[in-house]
Amino acid sequence: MSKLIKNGTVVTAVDQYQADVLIENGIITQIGLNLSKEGAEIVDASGHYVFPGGIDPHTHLEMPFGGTVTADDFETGTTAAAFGGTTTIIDFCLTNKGRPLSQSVQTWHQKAAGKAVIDYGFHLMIAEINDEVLAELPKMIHEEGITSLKVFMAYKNVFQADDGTLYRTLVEAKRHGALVMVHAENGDVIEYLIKEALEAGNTDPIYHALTRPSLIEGEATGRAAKLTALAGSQLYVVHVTCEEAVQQIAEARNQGVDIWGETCPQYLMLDQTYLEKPNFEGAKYVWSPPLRPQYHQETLWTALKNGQLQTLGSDHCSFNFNGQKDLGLGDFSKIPNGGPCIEDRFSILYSEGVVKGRITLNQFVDIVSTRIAKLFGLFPKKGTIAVGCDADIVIFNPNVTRTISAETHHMNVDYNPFEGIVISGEPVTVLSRGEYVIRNKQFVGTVGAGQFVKRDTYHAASREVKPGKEESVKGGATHV
Ligand SMILES: NC(=O)NCCC(=O)O
Ligand SMILES: [Zn+2]
Ligand SMILES: [Zn+2]
Repeated sequence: MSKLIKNGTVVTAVDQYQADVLIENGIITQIGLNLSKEGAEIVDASGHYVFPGGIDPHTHLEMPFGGTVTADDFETGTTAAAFGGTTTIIDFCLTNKGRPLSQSVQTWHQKAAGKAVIDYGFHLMIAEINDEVLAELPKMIHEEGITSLKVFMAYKNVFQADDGTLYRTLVEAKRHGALVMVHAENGDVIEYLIKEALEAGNTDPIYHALTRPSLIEGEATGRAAKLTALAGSQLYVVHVTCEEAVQQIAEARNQGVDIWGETCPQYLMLDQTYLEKPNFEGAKYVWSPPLRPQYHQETLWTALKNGQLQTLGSDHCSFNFNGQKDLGLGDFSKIPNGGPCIEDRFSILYSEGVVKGRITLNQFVDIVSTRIAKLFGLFPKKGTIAVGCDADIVIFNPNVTRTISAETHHMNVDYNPFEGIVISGEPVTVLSRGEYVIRNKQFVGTVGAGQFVKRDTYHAASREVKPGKEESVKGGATHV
């Protein structure tokens, strides 16, 4: 059935205006004043914003890590995402050395298919470059629609790749039009600092932060930027936490390097002191890179405001406090790294960013949706409100305040790192390709209705959005 969203304020990355939005067969077919359509269901959006659905470029659902598996799978994770105003996620497909990439991708499809309630894509981890990987990569990128490659510069002896692998990945990405993503920390130095701390008897969660100084996040970011320049390739730095990394990205962009940066709500809102909470509660706040001293938060907000950082990912990687985080009791290095954020990413950015005057409403849409769609080959099918786009839409009430709590969240995890924080605004109704997923704050979606999205290559979709270049609408993804 067609739907007509009436009397809302449509907000995109560039516009804000009163209009009705007509949806037919899952696609936006008309936008204008006083629209009518016989037989269409009227969806009243008076007093509400009509935003494009959020796109979360960084999730880890049902992912084995740290001797356990993340608490949210594709059903609970995407349901929580939808409650929070996100209509597409891009999850990280892990790979193993010696295993064909196609098998790893198959594993990830099996985790997601029949479970996701919103659309999803995958990034592909690159653990090694050899003849088999080189032979498989073109198919992954051009046929499977997995157009972003992830290299870890940390987690030694687990995920970490060496600089040669990063460089060769950058070269291949340039050749095939993929976007390389890096976790930028110096894993070799961190391993040494952890060993030193444990030998000195320093086992509490705070030592997780103290053994991963911001200086070496900056160092790794700068190294990755320089390798990108050398390869003439393109790079997206995930979960940027600190001034040193922001400076490296800004410097590289000034020199014309095609480099982008993502931060996450936890780095904007929480600081290193959270790891000092008593009774091992600091373990709830163990992310890598770690939470930083508070002054870094202002740097990150300023970087979002002035465009040195461009996107917000959740890095949703949920572990229960009881039964998972406590694997690290007595040894901080065994605390599973990561936290739950898929549900709160969108509203935190609205409340802390727009309402507090740190970014504009248009910047909010850009950072939480549009820019991500452009960088990751989803635009213009997703990431904006325009005729011809998927009707992935959030009807958002800006006139309420609420308190974030594990008591009321929908993530499958026993704590919320933002517990007690009062925020303004709330997604009320969320549509995925024109179908209700959330209606008047109730879940009415269908488990398994989410579709895998084959994404455009970086070259096809984003050629026009490189630093210093004019932007234009290009490309678009396809569902399978
Ligand atoms: N960030 C984190 O601590 N956990 C998730 C894995 C990663 O993104 O590094
Ligand atoms: Zn990471
Ligand atoms: Zn992550």
